[in-house]
This record gives sequence, C-alpha cells and structure tokens, in this order.
Amino acid sequence: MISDSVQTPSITNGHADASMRVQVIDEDKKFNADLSKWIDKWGLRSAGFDYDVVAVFGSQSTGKSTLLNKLFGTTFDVMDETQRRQTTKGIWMCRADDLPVLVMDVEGTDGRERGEDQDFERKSALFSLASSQILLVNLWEHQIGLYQGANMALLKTVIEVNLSLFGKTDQKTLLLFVIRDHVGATPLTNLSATLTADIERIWASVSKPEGLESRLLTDYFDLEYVGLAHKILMPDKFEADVKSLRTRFTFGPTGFFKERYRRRIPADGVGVYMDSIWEQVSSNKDLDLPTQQELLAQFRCDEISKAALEAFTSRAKEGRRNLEGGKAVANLGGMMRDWKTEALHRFDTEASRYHAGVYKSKREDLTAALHAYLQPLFMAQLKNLHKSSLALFKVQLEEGLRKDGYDFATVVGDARTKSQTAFKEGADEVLIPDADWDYDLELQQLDEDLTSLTALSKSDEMKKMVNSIERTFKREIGEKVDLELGRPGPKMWDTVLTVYSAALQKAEQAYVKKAKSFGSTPDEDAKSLLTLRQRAWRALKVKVDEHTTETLLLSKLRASFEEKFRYDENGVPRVWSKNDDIDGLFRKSRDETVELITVYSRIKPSNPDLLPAFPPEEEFSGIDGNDEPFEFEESLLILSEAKQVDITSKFRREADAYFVEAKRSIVSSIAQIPYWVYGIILLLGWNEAIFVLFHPIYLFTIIMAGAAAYAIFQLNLAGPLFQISRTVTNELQRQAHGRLKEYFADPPASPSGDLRQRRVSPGTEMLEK
Ligand SMILES: Nc1nc2c(ncn2[C@@H]2O[C@H](COP(=O)(O)OP(=O)(O)OP(=O)(O)O)[C@@H](O)[C@H]2O)c(=O)[nH]1
Repeated sequence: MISDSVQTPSITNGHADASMRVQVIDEDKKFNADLSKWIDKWGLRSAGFDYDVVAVFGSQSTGKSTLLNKLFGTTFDVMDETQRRQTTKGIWMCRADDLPVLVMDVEGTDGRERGEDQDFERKSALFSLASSQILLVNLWEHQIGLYQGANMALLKTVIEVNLSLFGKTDQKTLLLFVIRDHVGATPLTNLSATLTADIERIWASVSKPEGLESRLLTDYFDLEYVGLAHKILMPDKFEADVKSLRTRFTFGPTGFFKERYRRRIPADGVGVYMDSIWEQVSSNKDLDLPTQQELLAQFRCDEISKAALEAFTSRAKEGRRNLEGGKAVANLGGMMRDWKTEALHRFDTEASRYHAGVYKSKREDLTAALHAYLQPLFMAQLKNLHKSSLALFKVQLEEGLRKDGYDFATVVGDARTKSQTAFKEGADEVLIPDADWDYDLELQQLDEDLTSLTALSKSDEMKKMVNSIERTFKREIGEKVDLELGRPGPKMWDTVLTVYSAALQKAEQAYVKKAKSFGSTPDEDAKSLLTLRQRAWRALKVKVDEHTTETLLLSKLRASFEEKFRYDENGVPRVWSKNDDIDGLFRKSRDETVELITVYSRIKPSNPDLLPAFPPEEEFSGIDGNDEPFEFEESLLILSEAKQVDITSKFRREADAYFVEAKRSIVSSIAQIPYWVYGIILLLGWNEAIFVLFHPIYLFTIIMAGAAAYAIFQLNLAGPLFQISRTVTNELQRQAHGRLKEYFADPPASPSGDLRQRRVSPGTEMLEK
C-alpha cells in the first residue's frame, strides 16, 4: 500500500514539503503515480538537470535510514531498537533538506520477510541504477572479506544490472561504500583494498555481453570508501564522521557529485520516467534506457507543448475577439509574434532538456499548431485590411474628383497606390516568420475590386462629363436654332443642321480632350461619342418640336402669310385699292405659306449630307442603358400627313379671313367722308353756338356738364367713359356714314342720266380722295 507520511519538518531550505517522504514503490511492487506531484511539492519541478539522485543499498537493519536522515535531513523511518524488525518496505523517497537531491531509501536486501525471494532485490537495483547516480552501499565492517555474505550477492546484482543498462554507453555510477561501525583497528585503506578486490573478482566472474569483454569495472564505476564510527559505542565520533561525509555531497574536486554520473532526466520528467522504468522492470521486460528516455521525451514534450499551447490560446483569444469587430487590429502581427515567441520559449525551456530528436520534432509540431491557430487571425486581418483599403480608396477617389480640373487617371492612380500600400503594410505587419503564409491572392482580389470600383467611377464621371458637354451643346444651339426655325424657308433645315453640326463638332472635341485623362478604351469612347450624338440630336429634336406645336406653327404661318400679303416688298403695310390684284396676291401668299407646312413637316435639308449618320440601334447602344430607343429615321418626321392636312385647313381658314378683310377695307375706303365736310358743318353752326352760350338754360346745362366732367376725372372714370363714348361715337359715325353712303350711292331716281352722273361723280371723287 502506497503511503506517505510527514514527520516534524526540519526546514532549512525554504521548502515546507522537503521533509515529507513518499513511498515510491510499495511492498507489493506498486508504483506511486503521484510522484510527479511530489517532485512539485519538493520544489524541484523546474530544476532541470540541476539535481542529483542518491540511493542507498544494503542489508536490512544496517542503519541505512539513520544514515540518510543524518546526512540529508530526510525523515525516513528508523527501526525501533526494541522491535528489531524490518522498517523500510519497498522504496521510499525524500528530498534532502538543503540540497537539490532526491534520496531513495531502498528496502534492505536479505530481508527476513522476503526470504529467498531475490526478485525484488534485482528489480529495485535496476530501478535505482536507472535513476540514481550515486549508490551508497551500506555494510558493517565485520562483513568485509566475507565473500559469501549477502553483500557480495548484492554487488553482483548491481554490477550485472548496471552492465545491462549502460553496457554500451559511457555512463558512470559512483559506488560509495559506507563501512559502518568502523572501529579503526583495520585502516580504511585495507578495508577498501579488500572490497575493491572483492568487486574486481565479481566483475571478472560476471559474463559480459558480446563486444564488452574487454571493458573494465572502472569503465562503469567509480569506487569510494568511507568509514563511520560505531554509533552506540562512539556516538561523538560517529556524528563527526557523518558530518564530514555530509560535506562531500557537493560538486567539486573532492565532492561526490559529478556531471558524468547524472542520468540527465529533467526533474519535471522524473516522475514519468521512474514510472515507466518500474513498469518495464516489474513486468520483466528488457529495460532499454535510450528507448525509455525517448518515450519520456515524447510524453513530456507533449505535455509541455500542450501547456504552452493552452497559455498561448488564452492570450490569442482576445485578439480573435477584437478581429470579429470587422476592423483591422493595430499591431496584431506584433502581438501574434509575441504570443508565438512566448509559447516556444516556454516549450524550449522545459522540452529542450529531453531527447534532442523528439524535442525538435515536437517543436515543429507545436510551431505548426501555433501557425494553424494564428492563420485564421491572419486571414481575418487580411479581410479587414481589404475592407479598410477599399474604403480608403473610395475616400481618396472622392476627394480627388472633387478638385477642379482633376485628371482622372492621376486621381485613380494615386488612390490606388495609397490603398495598395495601406494593404501591403498591414499585411506585412501581420506576417509571421517561418509561417508559410502570403497575401498574394488577397492582394489580387483587392486589385480586382479596385479595378471594378475604378470602372464604376469612370463610368459615372464619363456620364457626368457627357452631361456637362450636352448642356454646353444645348446652350450653343439654343438661340441660333430658335432664330433659324423662326425663319422658315427652303434652306431652313440646311442652316439648322449646319448650326447643329458645328455645335456637335465642338462638343465632340471637348469630349475627346477630356476623355484622354480617363484612359478610356476606343470602344468606350465610341459609345460615349455615340451617346453624345444621340443626346445632341434629341436636344435638337426637342427644339424643333417646341417650334412646331400647332399653335406656334399656325402663328408662324400667319406671320409669314401676313408678311407676304399685307406688306409690300419694302415691308410697308399695304392699303388696298380697288386696282390691286388682291385675289392673285392672296393666292400666291397663301400657296407659298402652305408650302412652309411641307418644309416644317420633316427635317429634310436640301443637302442630304448635312444629316448626321447613326448606326442602327441593334448594332450600337450608347453609355446609357436607360435611354429610350433611338430611332433616327422616325425622328426626322415632324408632322404626319393628317396633321399637315389639319394645319393646312386651319391656316386656310385664317388666310380667308385676311382676304375678306382686305376686300372690306377697299369698300370702307370708298365710303369715307372727307374731313373738310365736318369743318363746313361747324362753321355753319356758329350762330347756334353763340345762342347756346347766351341762353341761361343752355349755359347752366353746359356748366353742369363741365362739373360732371371734373367729377369723372377726379374719380378716374374718364377712361371707361371715354371708351363708352368712343364706342357710341363710332356707332353714331358708322350710322352717319351709312346714311351718307346710301344717300350718295342711291340718289333719288332722276330722269336725267347726266344729273345722276353729276351727282355720283363728286361723291366718288370725294371718297377716292
Ligand atoms: N550499531 C549500530 N547501530 C546502528 C547504527 N545506526 C543505526 N543503528 C541502529 O540500527 C537499527 C536499525 O536502524 P535503521 O536505520 O532502521 O536501519 P535500516 O537499515 O534502515 O533498517 P531497515 O530499513 O529495516 O532495513 C536502529 O536501532 C538504529 O539505532 C550504527 O551505526 N551502528
């Protein structure tokens, strides 16, 4: 049964648990699986190779535990004098109180309880030699020289076991013979010579494996001899001897500890190592230490690697969380490198003490695991960098395009360079040395996105440019086309189209000049120019349509007709006389005007070359996908046949009215009364006027009329009254004219033709005047 116990601690080295002993292997040959924890408790876990292991061998009850406790401050059980029975069962371990030394108290050989069972002795020897560099062989002075004694059997076992473990190696072990109850009668040198001779004899008798026949005992063992005085009879001398012996458990020329004795098992792996050694030993398997060390290295390197990886992931998790925010994390590469360096350093510190090959390969595994963990962070950072670089590009582009007179290619080039540089710098920062990562693909994707954004922006800017040129074009043609469309004639369309062509040419030149900075392709230029032409044509068509609405067209026709019919060649209004050929002039003017309807009905220059050329719709479309279909041929038609007929008939009706009016004006001029007739009438009425002025009633009436006129003037009623009176006057005048005309045109029947002739002639003459 595995047990541990605590005795009164004698703490001299600061380790509270140092004095606690533990049963590593119990009497039933079971290994204590908690040994590693005990190494921890003893404060040796991180000692690396800087510790030593000492084991004591010897017959039962020869004072082994007593010696160890005195030498190392350990707390092994010591046999009760009164009982005299075996105390140490199995193998116990305790840390020396002021030295980094693990001390093993091994069950005594030739124990009464085990009887003839030599199995445990051999196994414990194998176990102790595999892990301890100093083997204390405890024996009474009086036993020396007794070749048949138990000690000889023990030594033979030790030598054989050592040979099987380290036969082909240079590993050495110190055999320290502690001669107990050394009375001093036989000098120590003699005793050691005897013992050396005994051991040499044993060495000679042991069968050596093939190839090792010529090896010497001293190739494997260093021998040291110490004598201790009788503890009961010479207690002071005994104490002094022990004290002296204790001083030799050091490094140095006279010290027992030597680097060459060490088994080179890192302290943190001692528990696992001893466990696997004992497992091999107890199951009677061949104990191959190199293999054991390799296995130990694998086990421990895995453990160390796991611990390093856990510490690493707990730190890296925070970086991972930050990245989930969608923003590139500043100095992520630096942090990642630190985490990795820290993890590897942690691994190296402990694992590098183990089997070099295993350590190297486990380090590579750990590195790969670290990289595997970091890679998604790297990718997430690249993704975030991609986003931020695109955003930077857009900002730079917008800023650049806001400036007056920008050069598109330069703005895009600068923005692109800044975006790519930002991405590369960020991506370089997050690269980890030795990790087989690159960001070529992401950079390529960024380039593709930048190209798409550039294409979109270019398309927008080109549309804006075409719109701007279109506006300039419209201004250019506006007044000129208005003017030309107001002057209808057979050459009207030629002039209009010439104006159109000149403005379009200017617009196209403006486009070509600006398009250079966009680095546009010939295909894009062709599309844009076509769009420009289409829009220009549409703008012209809009102008034409504005001028050919029914109302405006009729007004134009009327004006044209009036100009021809009512004004002479010199632009002076005609006053019709009965000698004028009103009918002929009317027909000519009307027909010429009707001709204009045909001119307005279709855009048809006399020179067909003036018409612009457009590719068929299905072959070519402009930059505006949304533009309504462009049908050039249809656009030439302005007035349909039916519309022409309608406008012609409306115009004719208006023209007929002018004709009638012209005819009437002749009649009215014939019937006009000369003004001197009104003068004669006024003169003839002088006496009546004097009569009215001097008549009180008439005078009062006049004064009242004057007062009324004044009131009307003050009340601003003069205008309306004047209008009414003028209307009344006109009516009276018209009535008077009618009466006079009747009177002069149809005088009362006269038998004398001469008389009729005489009466008509003066009237006619008068009217003609
Ligand atoms: N004569 C003599 N007796 C000693 C000496 N050292 C210890 N003893 C006594 O020997 C007895 C056995 O001592 P232990 O230290 O228990 O011996 P051990 O070899 O550890 O015994 P086991 O663990 O049972 O094998 C005790 O009674 C001690 O007092 C010594 O140097 N000389």
